[in-house]
Amino acid sequence: MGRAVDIGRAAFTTSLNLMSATLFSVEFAPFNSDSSQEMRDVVWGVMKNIGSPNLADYFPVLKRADPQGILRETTVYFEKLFAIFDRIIDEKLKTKTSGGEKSDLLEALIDLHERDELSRNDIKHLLLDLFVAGTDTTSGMVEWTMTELLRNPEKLSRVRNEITDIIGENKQVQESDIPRLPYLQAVVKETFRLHPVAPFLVPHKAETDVEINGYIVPKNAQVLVNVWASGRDSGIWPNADSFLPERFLDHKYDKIDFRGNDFELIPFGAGRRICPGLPLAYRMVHLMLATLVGNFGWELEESVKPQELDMNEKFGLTLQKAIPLKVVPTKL
Ligand code: HEM
Repeated sequence: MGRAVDIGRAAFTTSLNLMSATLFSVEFAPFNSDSSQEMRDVVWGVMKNIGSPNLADYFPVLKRADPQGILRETTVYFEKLFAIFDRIIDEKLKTKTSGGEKSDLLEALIDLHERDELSRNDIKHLLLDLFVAGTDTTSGMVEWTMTELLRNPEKLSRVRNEITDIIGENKQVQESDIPRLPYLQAVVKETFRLHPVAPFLVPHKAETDVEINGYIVPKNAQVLVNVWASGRDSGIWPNADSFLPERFLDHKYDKIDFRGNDFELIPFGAGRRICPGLPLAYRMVHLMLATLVGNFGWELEESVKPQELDMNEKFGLTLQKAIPLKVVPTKL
């Protein structure tokens, strides 16, 4: 038997590289490199700290004392990321040509900086937001989907057969192919339903008193939307705890999408603050899954049975697998 691959780790490196290629036109990290793992530790550390209840939020007098050390620890993580971004910005300044078409987001941001419309600090904070929001979320989603598929081998085969039938053998799935793969899309929706990577979305605050369904949400209250619970609500979803992508091919559910219009499935939020990375995440998640399933067979390590795969969750701001999924790739 071959060597097992840590799917979450490989997906994280891919997300990191897709994001850095989009933002800076460079690939950030080779696979199996320490730099990718270091970046993952930093992103996970930030997520854990932002997601932890902070006593200082409830008792502002404690803010300076920072009793749980959350602010101190987060500052260390931020500084690590800012040092990396400083290196990348300096490199870009050396190679960038003035005027003309911009080849990536960073060049456009540097242009604004040179016109005094954005400080270097603004650029670094914007990049930090995008990296923290976009890497761990997409790779976590890929890991949960692969876990569900490995627990349900007949559904894994159905995804693979769809790719071979519609795209052809030995061909790579392209972005433009995604709408032609309805079963893969149903698998992704079903995973978002059961494992929303941001289970409480992101904390919001009520600007005024609002009444919703007879309940008053008072001004300034912190509002968390429990999409994890609505995804498992048996009043909305029959067999709510089972992984049944087929439900999204049924005429009763096939119009339900996660773009913020169908409130029973809003893993990216909805309305004005809906995730701005949704279109990119949509492409990244489907392409990574199609590549993993379309190009390799996957076997569980000896002695692990599909139904015994660990499904425990670990909660920061995002919901990750507590025990990483490790599987052995085989030739198809
Ligand atoms: C599977 C992948 C992803 C999921 C599930 C996800 C989910 C979310 C959610 C739930 C929010 C909060 C919405 C709210 O306030 O109610 C959010 C915000 C955000 N996301 Fe994503 N996201 C993903 C990928 C990405 C990617 C790839 C990017 C960057 C390119 C990104 C950038 C952002 C940013 C910048 C915000 C903050 C927006 C704001 O505060 O207005 N996300 N995301």
